[in-house]
Amino acid sequence: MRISFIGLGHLNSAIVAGLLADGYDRDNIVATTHSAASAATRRQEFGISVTAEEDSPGTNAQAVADADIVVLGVKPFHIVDTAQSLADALRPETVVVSVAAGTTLATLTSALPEGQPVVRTMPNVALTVGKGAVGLARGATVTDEQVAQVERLFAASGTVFHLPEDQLNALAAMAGSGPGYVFRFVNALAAGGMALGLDEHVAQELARLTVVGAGAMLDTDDADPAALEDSIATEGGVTEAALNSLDANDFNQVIVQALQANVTRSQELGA
Ligand SMILES: NC(=O)C1=CN([C@@H]2O[C@H](COP(=O)(O)OP(=O)(O)OC[C@H]3O[C@@H](n4cnc5c(N)ncnc54)[C@H](OP(=O)(O)O)[C@@H]3O)[C@@H](O)[C@H]2O)C=CC1
Ligand SMILES: O=C(O)[C@@H]1CCC=N1
Repeated sequence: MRISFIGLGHLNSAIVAGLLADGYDRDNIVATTHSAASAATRRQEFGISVTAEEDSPGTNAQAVADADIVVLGVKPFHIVDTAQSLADALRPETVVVSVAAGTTLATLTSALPEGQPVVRTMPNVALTVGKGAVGLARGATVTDEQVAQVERLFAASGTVFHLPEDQLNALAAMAGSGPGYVFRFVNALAAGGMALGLDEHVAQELARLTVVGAGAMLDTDDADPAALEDSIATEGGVTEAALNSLDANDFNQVIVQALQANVTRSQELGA
């Protein structure tokens, strides 16, 4: 299965890293970037063929010509132009996969030749460490076998959820962006520790290790976050006092509002 990655930034790199860690043959992966500098960096990082549009205009079209799967990993505001620029080079059976936030199957389909198989996905960067969560919605003309091939691309390094397209923005709000919220939490925890007088390095290490440890405790199929929370919050103890403070500050509502802002932005990007 030959896979072409158009764009090799944070997200497509996470997919490539996951594939390579799973033993995927480097010779069956090619990628492109905009800049020569990025291409050189990624070539070095992954040991795959990476070419830059800046160096050789038309390299995107060359990269997709014999691909079985093309993964469009450019920013949402570039995706329609990019898809249109590839249209003449695509074989009719090549599956075009989008990872872009917001961009709908209808928009993608209309930018591509009639009948081109399309799959819209929403992965997250935890693919890099084999712990990705990926939403997948199929286009009208993609076959079951092609969907299974796309699923294998992500299943190498994550868990795939087949969802109706109208639920992908919600998945993006939770899981696509979710690692970003967790990293923000780690930074906030470290800042909190420093405010209590801890040295910066100690506070950052404590924050990082705390989230790594809690994440590992969740890393079983039957993990129960509510029970885990209870196991730490001793009645009348210090954790309970802190959680009550979060509740008093409407922590859950803060999260709901953040997810809603994320969905609203997806809708704007998709409009
Ligand atoms: N980052 C994330 O966690 C997630 C991102 N996504 C989606 O992934 C997509 C990419 O996001 P992200 O990886 O963060 O963005 P990046 O900016 O990191 O990557 C964009 C990539 O596109 C390349 N590019 C730009 N123009 C062209 C072109 N004309 N031809 C070939 N390559 C080009 C860039 O090259 P260069 O480096 O040279 O500029 C870069 O490699 C977005 O649509 C986003 O919605 C989805 C889920 C999670
Ligand atoms: O922030 C973004 O738009 C992308 C999509 C989900 C995560 N990063």
